[in-house]
Amino acid sequence: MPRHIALVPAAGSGSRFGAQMPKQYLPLAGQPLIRHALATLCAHPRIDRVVVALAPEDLYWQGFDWTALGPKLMPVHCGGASRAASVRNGLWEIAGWARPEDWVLVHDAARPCLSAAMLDTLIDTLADDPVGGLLAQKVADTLKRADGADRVEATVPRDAMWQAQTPQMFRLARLADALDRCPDVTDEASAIEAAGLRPRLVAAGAANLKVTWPEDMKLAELILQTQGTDA
Ligand SMILES: Nc1ccn([C@@H]2O[C@H](COP(=O)(O)OP(=O)(O)OP(=O)(O)O)[C@@H](O)[C@H]2O)c(=O)n1
Ligand SMILES: C[C@](O)(CO)[C@H](O)COP(=O)(O)O
Repeated sequence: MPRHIALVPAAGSGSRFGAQMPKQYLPLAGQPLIRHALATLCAHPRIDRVVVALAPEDLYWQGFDWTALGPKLMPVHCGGASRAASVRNGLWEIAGWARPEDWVLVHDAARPCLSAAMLDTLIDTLADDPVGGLLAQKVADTLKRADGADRVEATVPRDAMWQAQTPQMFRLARLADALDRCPDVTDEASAIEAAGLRPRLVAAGAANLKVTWPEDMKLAELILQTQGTDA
């Protein structure tokens, strides 16, 4: 049976957020933002290991006590200059002890509202899939393409449009190979697509948002509160 290994790229600086420290360490609902997703991943019975790709110079991680998350957690100071480089470096670490056919679930540290139900849906849907895939959400709004002056150049048909989320789940060897051939991507699925394959889109809701801007924090906190109430 293939294992399920989570890889969490967490070496970003949060330049768009603009805080004093990388956004993954900012307090969110009483914990560092990154801890929410790590806790969900570590607690999930079908996730075997949780590898966190930290920036080589990261001094924040050691300032928190992570022991309550248990023995699955594996921080590695292997982050790179881009998200894709951090993921590729994390895959090198994993390749040292995992099997080529193991599944890797790459999940942004900046998506704190990941739930166990989302993980179950992704893993169940892709269990027999020959390619792998990702959580994603169908676009709900009318889409506009802008010109260089923020004026509408065209309205773009949205019927087949989805917004990519994470986790993105692919076999270890295939993902590593795809990223080697196509390193300049903003998500793993793009590298798999460049290899001529079609990742499966697995519908997820808006709750799995990425914290990018300061205003995303309040929404994330409300979602976490609701998830806690519903549980
Ligand atoms: N060199 C990088 C850049 C990003 N990431 C991670 O990739 C995820 C998604 O990236 P993003 O939201 O863009 O985070 P930042 O790069 O930190 O933000 P920004 O682009 O605003 O600087 C985050 O968990 C981030 O820590 C990473 O591991 N290594
Ligand atoms: C992987 C991702 O979260 C999917 O939406 C996104 O592409 C990351 O992009 P970013 O520019 O690094 O935030």
